[in-house]
Amino acid sequence: MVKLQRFAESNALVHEFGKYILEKQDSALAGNSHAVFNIAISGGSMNKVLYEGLVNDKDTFPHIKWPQWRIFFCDERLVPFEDPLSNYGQFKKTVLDPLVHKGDQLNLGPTVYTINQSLIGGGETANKKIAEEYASLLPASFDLVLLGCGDDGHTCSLFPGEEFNYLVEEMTRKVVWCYNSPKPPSNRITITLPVIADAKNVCFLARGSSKKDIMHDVLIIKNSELPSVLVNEMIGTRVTWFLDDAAGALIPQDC
Ligand SMILES: O=C(O)[C@H](O)[C@@H](O)[C@H](O)[C@H](O)COP(=O)(O)O
Repeated sequence: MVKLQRFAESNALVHEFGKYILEKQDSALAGNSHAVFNIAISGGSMNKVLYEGLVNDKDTFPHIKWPQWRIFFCDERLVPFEDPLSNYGQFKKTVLDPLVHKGDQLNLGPTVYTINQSLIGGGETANKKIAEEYASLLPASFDLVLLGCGDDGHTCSLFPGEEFNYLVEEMTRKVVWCYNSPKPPSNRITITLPVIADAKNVCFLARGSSKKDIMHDVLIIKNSELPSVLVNEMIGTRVTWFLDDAAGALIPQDC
């Protein structure tokens, strides 16, 4: 059974989301100054919430041990980092740069693992190599995986529908090339379900009324053709959903 965290107020959601991440950092680093916190993050609206909940939040910010963070991307679009579609590019702009330059000194930031940009545009062989190389960088397991959920029920770049079965059915490789994403750009890489299943904690973030129908399908109907539902089914007790009232409008309060 997944855990639901629901919020009427956006600031409260962002603050509690930051606190949740901090709690997972603290358990990963507990009592060991050499330990690292391995976290995988998603793209889209997640970056803004990470900035607000971790960098711009005066309660959480002082407790985040950034130099001990190892940040990976749940999925990445195969475009140069300066392209507005790049997940790393957006993360750098929205979270990393403001973090490093916050206050009157340069702060030490996290270690961030990107795809090999030099291979972008190299066709099928290069795209497969990007996925393979990225897989070789991943930790044995993540302390925390932060996921979004698309209006169609996708998570990472694991999309629902027969033509994308090769993505959700991958049980051996940790990262695969997605060559036909219905959401631009069509070429991406994504972590696979076994990587998510191995994570110590998984947290979804869904905000806004455009998510209300899919939240109903995922959390009430539990349509197992949806990749987000597959995550809930695989490791429900380790999964927390953060929802605002707009996204959770069709979910009964006692759920
Ligand atoms: O790179 C991507 O496309 C994302 O990682 C993707 O899986 C995202 O998390 C969902 O599409 C939800 O995005 P929003 O939160 O912006 O709706």
